[in-house]
Amino acid sequence: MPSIRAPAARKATTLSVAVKCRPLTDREGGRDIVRVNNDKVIVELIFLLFYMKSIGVYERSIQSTIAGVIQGLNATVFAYGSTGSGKTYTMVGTKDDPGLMVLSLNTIFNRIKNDKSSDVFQVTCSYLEVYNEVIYDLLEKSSGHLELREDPEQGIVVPGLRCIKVNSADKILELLNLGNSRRKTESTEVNETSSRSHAVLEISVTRKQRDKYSNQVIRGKLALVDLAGSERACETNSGGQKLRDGANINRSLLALANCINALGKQQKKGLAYVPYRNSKLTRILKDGLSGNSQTIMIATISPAVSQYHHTVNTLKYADRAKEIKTHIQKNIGTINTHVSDYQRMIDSLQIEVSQLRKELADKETQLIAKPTEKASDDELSWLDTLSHETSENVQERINLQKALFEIEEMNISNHNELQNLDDAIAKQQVKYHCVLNLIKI
Ligand SMILES: Nc1ncnc2c1ncn2[C@@H]1O[C@H](COP(=O)(O)OP(=O)(O)OP(=O)(O)O)[C@@H](O)[C@H]1O
Repeated sequence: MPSIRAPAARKATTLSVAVKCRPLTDREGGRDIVRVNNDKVIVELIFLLFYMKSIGVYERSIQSTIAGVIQGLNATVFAYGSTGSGKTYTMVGTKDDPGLMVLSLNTIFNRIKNDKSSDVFQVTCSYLEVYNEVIYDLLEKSSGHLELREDPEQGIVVPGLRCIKVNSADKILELLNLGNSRRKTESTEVNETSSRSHAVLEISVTRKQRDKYSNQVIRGKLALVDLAGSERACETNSGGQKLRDGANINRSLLALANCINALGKQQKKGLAYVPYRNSKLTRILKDGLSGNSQTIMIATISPAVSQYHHTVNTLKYADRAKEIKTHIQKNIGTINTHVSDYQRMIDSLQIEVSQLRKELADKETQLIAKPTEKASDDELSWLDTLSHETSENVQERINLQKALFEIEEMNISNHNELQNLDDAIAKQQVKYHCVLNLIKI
């Protein structure tokens, strides 16, 4: 398994938010309360925000970010909105109107296909759902409960989650459809096929240089998240298990909303505690909300009068979310080279060395075998002169060294002699003073 560590250089970026308004459904009828005016959303003229037409959401907000995934960047795209506002439609879509998951996968595989480098790509995919605070593997027929673990290098990981190697967008779409058929959905008063779980499709793209001695690996991750819808019990007209599901969905969405609030405050007022640990959903989205990820939130809204409060609420969160900052950095690392790889490298280097030795020996034999040739003669006489000059040089250095030693010895003996003379003068001076004193007396 390659160990991928992101390098130090990080770039701060803000969470991008796009608003997608679905058309009125037959069931809703009535008045359409959302207007779009110069890229601003106007809900009955009281709330302003920016807007993306559904057809342009992908091209304008997502495509360029997805392209970064094959360059080693992480990206997260999640749809946020009330039940029936069009999250699943936006993320999964239909055959005629493909959703963001499908469009993103096509972009990734097209980019890989058109890549001009000789790098080797590997794409893997996993698909999980969080239902009632329990994680299930949607690519496993009968998945057990899975746990979340925080890895210092890889961030949040789900041990035991299937990660399938894929080599075409079609293969992932097949897996996506399989996973969606296993997803928990229910018919509620608001939505006939309401998702009861949060689903996370994760695509991982690893690219490795083809060079045999290089072990550099780049890995980008794309997380596509389809959240379950927030709802009011009175609206969904549900009871029993449905009511419990709804309560759990609301709890995790509330945890998400609290994280968005805290992160928004953090940007404006400095440090604030972000309660990621309050739900599995927020733990999974932690990197997307504040870590190493370019994140895009698609706020889905309904234009129906009956959904007025939900629409305003979603737009308020979208407005706060656009303040959130993340820090992106390329995931470049090295493969932990296996001992056998080193052995192979050593073997090939040894072959290279013995070939070079052989070539050198051949050259030497040629030189000895053709002493009369002028070029060789010149070369040999030049070598002779060089070696003569070198030995003369060495001899001169030895002589100089000897002379230096002799001078140093002479210096020491001179110094000693000087010391003795000083002592003698001092003694004579004492004697002289004594004699002088005696004469005076
Ligand atoms: N852009 C659109 N064009 C046409 N129909 C749409 C569009 N968006 C959503 N719908 C329709 O609206 C209904 C609700 O959409 P969807 O199931 O995607 O909502 P949701 O937000 O995922 O709901 P929940 O949270 O309950 O799962 C569906 O019948 C869907 O086909």
